[in-house]
Amino acid sequence: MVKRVIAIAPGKIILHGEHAVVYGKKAIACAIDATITIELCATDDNCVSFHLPNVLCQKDALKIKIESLKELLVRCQSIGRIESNILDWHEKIKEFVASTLIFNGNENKLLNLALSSCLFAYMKILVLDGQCNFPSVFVKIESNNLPLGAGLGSSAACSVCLATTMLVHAGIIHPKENDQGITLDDNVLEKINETALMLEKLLHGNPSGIDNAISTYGGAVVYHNGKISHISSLPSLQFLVVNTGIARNTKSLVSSVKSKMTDFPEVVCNIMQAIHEISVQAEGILRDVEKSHSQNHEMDLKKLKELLKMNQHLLQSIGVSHPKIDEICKIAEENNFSCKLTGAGGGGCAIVMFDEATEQINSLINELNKRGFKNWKVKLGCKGVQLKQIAK
Ligand SMILES: Nc1ncnc2c1ncn2[C@@H]1O[C@H](COP(=O)(O)OP(=O)(O)O)[C@@H](O)[C@H]1O
Ligand SMILES: C[C@@](O)(CCOP(=O)(O)O)CC(=O)O
Repeated sequence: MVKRVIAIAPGKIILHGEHAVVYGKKAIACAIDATITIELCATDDNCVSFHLPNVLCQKDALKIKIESLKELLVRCQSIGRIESNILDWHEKIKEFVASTLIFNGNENKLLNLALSSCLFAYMKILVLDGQCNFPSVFVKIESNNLPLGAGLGSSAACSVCLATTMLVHAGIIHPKENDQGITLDDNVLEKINETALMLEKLLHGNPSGIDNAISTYGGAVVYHNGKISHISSLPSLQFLVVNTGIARNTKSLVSSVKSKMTDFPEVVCNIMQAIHEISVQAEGILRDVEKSHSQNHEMDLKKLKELLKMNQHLLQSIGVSHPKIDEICKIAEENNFSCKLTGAGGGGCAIVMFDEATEQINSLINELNKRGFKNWKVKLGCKGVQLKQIAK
């Protein structure tokens, strides 16, 4: 069994198609230079330990005795097989976390969710699929400039890293090591993506799969009905990410859109279709640039800017914007830039599109700083999941 494994996976921005993608429409996403790292080490203390510095402000790892996990497995198995009872197993694990692990009697929802998905991954991948007989492990999850719960795909990056480290530790996938480092072939990536999607279902209910796909494969992708196609070169576009600082939860935003769909199906279906058409138009422009067919860079930019603005209005009409997002969009527009929310919305982050050549972006940055909005330029099209180290 592998003694130590480290995986790193990126977050993302969704250019177009969030929410609509849940209803089978097209979306475009790019991996960004903000990541999650997970380190998994074999230990010999008869415990499973989780060190989650971004959700739990304490120096030491949280230790769970293997004995209590064995009892938990028996309770879960009384429900039925894990494959057909995933959500019920997850509920049992959440109950276990709430009753045995939460400190000072303060129930902490974020910590509970993070720990219960880690424990679910442990049970499913290591104990059941990998038949590893309750190995003692230490798992550390750390964000590298990827804010949690801000629409930049931190949960998918966590799920992808959890899947990768545990699948390697269990000996279910076998990455190849050569002079170039550690490589993950197509079959291995497919297994990681599929396992990460299962973990995302625990956190999000009914995820479209776009977040785990972009975190697994990286680059820039068009996602449609579970299929991805890569965009190999992006025009000289840049994005500024602006954080509202407003915490939100993807699962509840997706379900608020679902209620609107149930109440007004004709209206909301048409809005989703309009978002789809925006993704189609934007893809067309990006594909032309990719094939060097485009002659008019300025016109492309103008159209991409217009599409971004239109999409923001559509997302606002289904109730997933936020007064802070609207404020950021207004500041951007006053400075002649286009802006939209990215990810589930309801707070979280907005993206502002700009051309490499635009100098005016600095005055926008100053204005955003003055108003207290944290913002930074992101690199697009970064690598998907990578293994940094395997020690046998
Ligand atoms: N650094 C981290 N450490 C532990 N868990 C994390 C971390 N980042 C994200 N998560 C997990 O991802 C969840 C956030 O998911 P979500 O609300 O969808 O936000 P996002 O848009 O960033 O994906 C958290 O509840 C937690 O379970
Ligand atoms: C709203 C949605 O389209 C994207 C959610 O992104 P995030 O969790 O906010 O990073 C949901 C999904 O695609 O499953």
